[in-house]
Amino acid sequence: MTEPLDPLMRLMQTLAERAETRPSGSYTTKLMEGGAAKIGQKVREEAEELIEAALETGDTGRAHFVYEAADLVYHTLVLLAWKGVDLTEVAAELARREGTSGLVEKASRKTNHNSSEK
Ligand SMILES: N=c1c2ncn([C@@H]3O[C@H](COP(=O)(O)OP(=O)(O)OP(=O)(O)O)[C@@H](O)[C@H]3O)c2ncn1[C@@H]1O[C@H](COP(=O)(O)O)[C@@H](O)[C@H]1O
Repeated sequence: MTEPLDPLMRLMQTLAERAETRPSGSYTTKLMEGGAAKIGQKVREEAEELIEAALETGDTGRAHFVYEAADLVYHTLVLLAWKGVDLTEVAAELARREGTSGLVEKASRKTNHNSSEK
């Protein structure tokens, strides 16, 4: 049975292989050769394009938004692969946070910060 997240896991596998073997004729290799600065710059650009697309309306706007989201996800995964971090590690971090409101977590950060200052 195929799962909706399978393409994401397959892409992560491909990107981890690219990081390992750096084949020529690969856009991912080109990005990785520029290191965190180059990949990070693309992540920033793609995030901006996604935000712009979010302001568009209608079916075309929605399709463009999905297209830009895929670009951002791809470039973010390239950065993970370059760092040698697997998507499962990110999923584990999200699982750890599951059920804790961001507001509660933020408040606990302040408490921890204050107690570490004493
Ligand atoms: N999912 C993607 C993917 N999404 C976006 N892109 C590329 O990301 C680039 C981003 O778009 P831009 O408009 O910013 O492109 P650009 O201006 O040419 O980019 P720069 O020259 O500025 O870096 C385009 O070249 C897209 O083709 C991707 N390139 C690759 N993949 C996947 O990664 C796999 C491995 O790709 P290669 O490593 O290139 O073989 C592919 O089989 C795909 O599954």
